[in-house]
Amino acid sequence: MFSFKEVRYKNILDIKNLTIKKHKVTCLVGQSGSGKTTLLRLLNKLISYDSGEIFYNDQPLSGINSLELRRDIVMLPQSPAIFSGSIKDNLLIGLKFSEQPLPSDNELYEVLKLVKLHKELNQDAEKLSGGEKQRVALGRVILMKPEVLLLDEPSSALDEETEHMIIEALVNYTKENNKTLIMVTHSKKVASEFSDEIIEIKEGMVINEEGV
Ligand SMILES: Nc1ncnc2c1ncn2[C@@H]1O[C@H](COP(=O)(O)OP(=O)(O)OP(=O)(O)O)[C@@H](O)[C@H]1O
Repeated sequence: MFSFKEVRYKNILDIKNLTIKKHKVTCLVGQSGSGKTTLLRLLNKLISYDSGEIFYNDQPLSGINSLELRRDIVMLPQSPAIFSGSIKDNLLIGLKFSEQPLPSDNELYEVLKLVKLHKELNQDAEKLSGGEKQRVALGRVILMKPEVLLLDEPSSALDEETEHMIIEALVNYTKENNKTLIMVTHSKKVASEFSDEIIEIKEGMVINEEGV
């Protein structure tokens, strides 16, 4: 699905050769500052590499329109934005510019169930806790039905038990819907439990690639 050829970004990443497979769960692991988030940001063109090429389904990323690409490849950042308004408003905001039909309230409640948030749609989103806000943002991304979901340490504001439940739900969602999940995590335990592939990054270089 993605293949990297001699990709360099500033003095932060230097990736000679890397493949990320379609319909798999891939975890990016490595120490803080090693370049994991930067790698995710390259994949949906939030930033552009200085040299080399990344191919997405055999097409060079440099030739794909960023907005079109981001209909396919959606990223949930470490600290996603929550806007003033209800949980429902916040769930639907990602679909605003898409041509997809708006989901019914029942579908929205299904998504809330998936992200383990047991709240009413009309509740004020700004009054939620940090972890609950993160789950709303995750629901927003799932509703966009991306081919590729990029998650940057989705669990940072969550306790361990909730983290486990959510990652498990996301992995199941990915498998059942034939999607691709690429997830940054600090936790080797999370990586070995949930991923099909683990990519380890150190000082901007891939030092290990393994199937689990
Ligand atoms: N826009 C930027 N300009 C300059 N340096 C940057 C930029 N973005 C990130 N960096 C630096 O690049 C390195 C890699 O950052 P990155 O956020 O990719 O690491 P990470 O592996 O995701 O870390 P963490 O696990 O702490 O989130 C860090 O040293 C960071 O300070």
